Amino acid sequence: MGIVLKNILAVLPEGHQDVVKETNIYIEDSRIVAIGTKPAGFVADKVIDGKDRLAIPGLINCHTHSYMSFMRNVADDLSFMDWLFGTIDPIEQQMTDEDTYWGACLAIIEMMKSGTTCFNDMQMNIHQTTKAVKESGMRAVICRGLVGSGDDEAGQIRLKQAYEERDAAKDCDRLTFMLGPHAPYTCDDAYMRIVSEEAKKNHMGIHVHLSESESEIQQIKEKYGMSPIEMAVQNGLFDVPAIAAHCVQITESDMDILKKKNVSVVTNPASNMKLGNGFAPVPAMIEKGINVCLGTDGAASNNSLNMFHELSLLTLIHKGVKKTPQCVSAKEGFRIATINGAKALGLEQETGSLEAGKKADIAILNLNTPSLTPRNNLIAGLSYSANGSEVETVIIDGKITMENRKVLTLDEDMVYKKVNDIIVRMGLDKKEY
Ligand SMILES: CSC[C@H]1O[C@@H](n2cnc3c(O)ncnc32)[C@H](O)[C@@H]1O
Ligand SMILES: [Zn+2]
Repeated sequence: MGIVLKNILAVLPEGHQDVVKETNIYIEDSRIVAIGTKPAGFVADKVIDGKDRLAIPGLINCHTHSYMSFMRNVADDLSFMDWLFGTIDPIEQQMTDEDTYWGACLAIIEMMKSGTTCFNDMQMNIHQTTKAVKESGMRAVICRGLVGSGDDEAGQIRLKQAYEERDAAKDCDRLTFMLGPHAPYTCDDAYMRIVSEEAKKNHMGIHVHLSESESEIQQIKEKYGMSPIEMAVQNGLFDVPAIAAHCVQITESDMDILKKKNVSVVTNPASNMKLGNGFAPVPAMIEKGINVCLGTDGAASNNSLNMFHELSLLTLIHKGVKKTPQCVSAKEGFRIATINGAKALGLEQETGSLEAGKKADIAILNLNTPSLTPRNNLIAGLSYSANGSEVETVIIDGKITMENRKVLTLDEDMVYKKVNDIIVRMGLDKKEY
């Protein structure tokens, strides 16, 4: 199947910068085969007219819990530990596999409609998110969330499930897998060591929540006499490619460890603000050369999976916090939301930028929209002005998954109905319209 995006403005990499240029993008099967000149023998089955349109690499959401979409707006304005253990945990105890499948479908619809083409998920009900990813045409990294202590049986079972899920999805190359030790306050040091060894043996990366709240710092200090980052490095978590979500409450020496061990940090500004956890020191991490990428966290703590919303926060809040308007520029922010995410997920050769040879993971935005008019600086427009509703067409792995804002791969109305039914069944419907 050949698709050409004809005479389209596109965000293209030029050295370590992105530039906007008018060009043609040629797609064959799952990949971009050429940008600019038509390759010999290329046959277009579909021509997308690029007039008044902007092609961007699909955004990469590096930390979410897609199943949690069905918990949107059910646990608001609570402190972090009350939110997690007092409200979310009891709901998770009663949710079924099917609930998590519909939650993941809803998340995928929301992400696709706002230009995300790849996400990194931490979840607990295996086979459900993978099913939603396979059906929807999305790209994802799936991490079985792991909690445990020592070599307790439950922790071992969860590890086995991680492999079972990975092995059952071998037929889908849009899916890759990592291990997801939840956090230092839910995995003790012995279990962290087991997970690290397993990751090493199985050539898998690690995705972990770290240094998110002051109460986490306190708990880990009391238990181990060190910071969560020190606890993680001491137990081998960073001896494989690692992604640390949050890193809000970190010190200079924590940052040195993250840099030395090549850990990618996912910043989640909305979730960190909403749960009252603070602001990650993103400008300092960038300065140190740490690979910073962007995530939404789950819809129960954000309460949105719209990466344009997150990108806007990322490029605004640090200017305010540091009283420095140069902090996290529009161009820096856009790369954090795209190529840095691909690097973190080990997918840099495949996605994260529009380049010949890479997978065709592309969002096409309508420029004849109030937020993207006038067209004087489109990367600033993407970081500061866009809200996601400009995304008109989405191509993932060379397939059109959304056209004229209609998701072609999932039944949107069915998903909305199923998720509303879950909330009623669980008695979470507060009827506060
Ligand atoms: C074990 S699967 C994932 C686990 O993580 C919980 N969770 C969701 N968001 C956060 C967050 O910001 N910090 C810590 N834990 C979080 C989720 O409820 C699941 O239990
Ligand atoms: Zn999280």
